[in-house]
Amino acid sequence: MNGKLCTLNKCRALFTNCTAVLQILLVLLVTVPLGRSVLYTSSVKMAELAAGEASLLKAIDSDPLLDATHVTVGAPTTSNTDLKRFAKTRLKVVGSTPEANRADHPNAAFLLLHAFLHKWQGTLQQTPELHTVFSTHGVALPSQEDMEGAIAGILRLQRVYNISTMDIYAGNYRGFTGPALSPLTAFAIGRQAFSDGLLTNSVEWLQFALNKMRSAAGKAKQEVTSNPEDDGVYNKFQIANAIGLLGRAYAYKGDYQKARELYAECKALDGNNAENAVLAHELKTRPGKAGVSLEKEAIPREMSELCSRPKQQTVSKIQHFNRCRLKPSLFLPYVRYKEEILSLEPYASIFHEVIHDTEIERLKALVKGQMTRANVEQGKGEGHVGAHSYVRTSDLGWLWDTGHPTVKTISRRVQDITWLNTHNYNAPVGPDSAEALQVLNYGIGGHYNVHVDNLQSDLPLNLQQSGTRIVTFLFYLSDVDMGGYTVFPKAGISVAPVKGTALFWCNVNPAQELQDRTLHAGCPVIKGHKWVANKWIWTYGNEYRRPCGPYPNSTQLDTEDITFSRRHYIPRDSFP
Ligand SMILES: O=C(O)CCC(=O)C(=O)O
Ligand SMILES: [Fe+2]
Repeated sequence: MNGKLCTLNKCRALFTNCTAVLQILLVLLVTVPLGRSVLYTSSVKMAELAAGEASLLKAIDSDPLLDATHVTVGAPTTSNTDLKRFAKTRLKVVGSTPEANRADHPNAAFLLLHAFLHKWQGTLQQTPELHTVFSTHGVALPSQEDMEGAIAGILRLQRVYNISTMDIYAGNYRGFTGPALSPLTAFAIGRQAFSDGLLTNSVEWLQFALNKMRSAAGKAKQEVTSNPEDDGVYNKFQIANAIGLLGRAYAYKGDYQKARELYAECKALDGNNAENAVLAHELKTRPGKAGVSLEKEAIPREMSELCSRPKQQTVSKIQHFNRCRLKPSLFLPYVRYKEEILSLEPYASIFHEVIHDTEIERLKALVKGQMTRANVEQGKGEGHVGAHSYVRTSDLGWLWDTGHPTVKTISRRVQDITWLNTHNYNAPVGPDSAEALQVLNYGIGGHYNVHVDNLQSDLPLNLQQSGTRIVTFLFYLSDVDMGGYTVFPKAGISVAPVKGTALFWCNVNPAQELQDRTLHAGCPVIKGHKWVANKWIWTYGNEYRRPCGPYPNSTQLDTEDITFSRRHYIPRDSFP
């Protein structure tokens, strides 16, 4: 035991000589073809898109008859020549970003999607066979929704981590550098920020795009930029569009003086501008009446603080219960699990080294073919702003105990660690004690908004009589280079993912009262691939395993004392 707070490193040192508890399982690789779905919600799918594009471009560039791409286009034709020219230009752009960052860096991922929706579009229309080539290479083509999701991700990163517009434009995310954006992509971000009700961000991005376009206007492309993504020269209609929309953003913010000035400026440049026509109407109807802004709320300060903490700082203030302990296994004598206690109310702790790399690879392989987008709520805001509200941006899949021995082993290990029942048979009727393992991979700026895990409604049949999710056991299946912490704003907890560890917390106290301090979130990922797996354990079958404590305000540790003294009486037949 250690009476002080144990940082991860200290804990590791403390536990170095402890009993090993991990089981190494044989890996049987199963390859499943990639399903078609929205791509921005998964970093893995984005990486596949980048790799697929690069190899296809190389094939087109190197082979005159495009044999390597299996496109039977016969002898060189005009469209073939166009295709090769396109491939050459695009390869220059692709080659300017290091391979590892091609889809990982938020700007690179966004520009990749942008290229598919704007630059590839004409080429794909001219050579429709390319669609088949992409799909035979297992690469799904992105959609407009991907673009919107990627922009929402960039804006989220900007807001949560307080990154300036200039830094994001230049590709600098708190020191993680990548490709710069172009004035037109900056305009696209400003436009979406406007329709998402992020008016302050919208004004900043539109003004930024406008300045860049203005300084480029009238110059030759080579003088303007060395950025291969940059389209170079902007005509007065594009500039007028930015001015008109900027005017509208000011009008929604309630700054009519500024909005009127921009209206006049836009009118002088392009008398028929559509944005300006809307602005004229809005100046009459006054959508953001003086002092009443339709601006979406800022990210709470504590959320930004928790998401940006140094990796080792898990709690706001060190207290007496912040210590490491070796928790005995339920099933095996002498086996101990390395636990770092973060909080008593709600009870929250980190378990170290509870899942092996080979098991992690196995879970990822098992879930690969069935990953689908996690539920996303498309909220409707007031007026026409607030069109997108991305509560959770990730892909997920479910693994049942009955589906594979590794999954069952993991489920059994959770039982061994938590001393709670984790039955899950996916039976059509009758209660279960736990859900299947939910495996998640996050995408561009991927996050999960603040929420609590307790479920009360819309339950599947097998859980309808199971009570509630009493505890959450969250495995980290990857490290995350930057961002992606799990944070509890009310409890002041911030946990950086470390591959092989798990975060455990109790959604209800031993008296079965919901703990609103379990409100938590997954911070947006800046760099790296974030993989996690949730095991949610229910009331059913655990009534005696997690009894009420001796006092009204008994903690998890009090009930563990009771359970531990009765450990021999806990039935072992929960796994047939
Ligand atoms: O990814 C995380 O850090 C949190 C995930 C989570 O809270 C959930 O899936 O319910
Ligand atoms: Fe959660």
